[in-house]
Amino acid sequence: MSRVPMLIGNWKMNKTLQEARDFAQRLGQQSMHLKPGCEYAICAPYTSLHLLRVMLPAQVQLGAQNVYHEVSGAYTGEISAPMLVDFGTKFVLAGHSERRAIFGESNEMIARKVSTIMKAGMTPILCVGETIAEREAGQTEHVVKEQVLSGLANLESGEVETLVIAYEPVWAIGTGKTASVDDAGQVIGWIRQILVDQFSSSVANHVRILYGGSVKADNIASFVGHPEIDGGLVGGASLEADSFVGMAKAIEGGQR
Ligand SMILES: O=C(CO)COP(=O)(O)O
Repeated sequence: MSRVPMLIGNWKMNKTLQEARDFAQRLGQQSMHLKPGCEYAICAPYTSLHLLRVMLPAQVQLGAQNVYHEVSGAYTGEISAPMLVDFGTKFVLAGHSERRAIFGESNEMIARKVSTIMKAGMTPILCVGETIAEREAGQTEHVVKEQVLSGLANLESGEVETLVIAYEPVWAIGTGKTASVDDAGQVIGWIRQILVDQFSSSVANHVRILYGGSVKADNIASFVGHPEIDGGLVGGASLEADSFVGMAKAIEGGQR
């Protein structure tokens, strides 16, 4: 089956309201380049969600970078899934390597977030990936398998079908070093096989699996051109509207 490719920006902890407004205006001016053959989203800081909901071109959906698994209550500093739904948020990242490494999120916490996002009617983007030490020790397959299986532990197979997974090798994030297209395709192929074994081939064929790690306009087409890779989760290169549009054009122009 053919899966619709995705271009998802992750702004991380970047952009004041004015900067977010400038981005949205500039993207709006070029929105004719955001063709319907691809799904687009920006995962922004909470503080920019409302503005982006109003200002982003209609083709670009809204994403958040985190959520707490409880619905309400005494959890100072946290944001719940119903609050994100209020803003029209469609996607929420779960298990980004920065949340795992800097904020100590465990596979169990991430699994709770994934099911919370799904139950609220949004789409989780479950992020997985090995560190350089794990890769060099030959543990990539093992690490990624554990992250995928534990991240999905609370979902039914009908829910898994609609989910998005992002393979982001930690050593490729923000470093300018990408995985080779073949290496990324191989790991993503393993992830799809895990979904076949755990759920079914029909489920596995529906799940979009993205590559992330130093993706930009001049390399995204080669990733998306690989039959296993369904798009990009992009940090640095999603911060400028021109570069976001450059990636959209590259996907559109690529052979898929
Ligand atoms: O972490 C990433 C996206 O979630 C990737 O970041 P970069 O594209 O800046 O390497």
